[in-house]
Amino acid sequence: MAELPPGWEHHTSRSSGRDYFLNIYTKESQWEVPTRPAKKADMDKVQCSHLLVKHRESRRPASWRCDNITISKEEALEQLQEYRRQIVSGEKTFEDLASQFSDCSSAKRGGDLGPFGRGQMQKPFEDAGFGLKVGELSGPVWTDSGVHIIKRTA
Ligand SMILES: Cn1nc(-c2ccccc2)cc1C(=O)N[C@H](Cc1nc2ccccc2[nH]1)C(=O)O
Repeated sequence: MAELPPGWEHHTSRSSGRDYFLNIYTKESQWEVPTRPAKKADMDKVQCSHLLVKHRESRRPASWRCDNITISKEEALEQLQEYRRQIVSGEKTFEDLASQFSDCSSAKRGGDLGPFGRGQMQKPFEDAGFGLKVGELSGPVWTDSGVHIIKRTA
């Protein structure tokens, strides 16, 4: 592989065996061979991963995990706090628990939502995400979708 422009890593997909390219700043990946230096995360955006537990009053009480979610808000919070405890103790990784238990379709990406600016996500989520330092994990954050823990990744 010819020399890549700065900021890119060359990887091979475990599932398809195809080459892909990872932007080391934003952790975004692409199939196309990069021809320009990787863009850095711009300051007016953050990148977060989250683990969402929905409940029976959620805006859409269904997900890839369960087509009819009936647990109460209190039960959702208890489940989320147990996940947070396992992450903080180091027993489990954020990505593993989000992949397995998050009620958001981003679960398939370990909870990664990609970069977003203000005005894109529900306000409590946006404020929590922008209030975190890179690498920091939020406490429980309530939105109309349910209750989340959020990890800022860039
Ligand atoms: C905002 N968003 N991004 C994705 C996503 C991102 C990357 C890859 C796949 C899905 C899914 C969603 C989304 O709204 N999912 C909803 C749940 C949800 N509600 C949210 C509110 C705020 C932030 C993330 C949230 N995710 C759903 O699946 O019912």
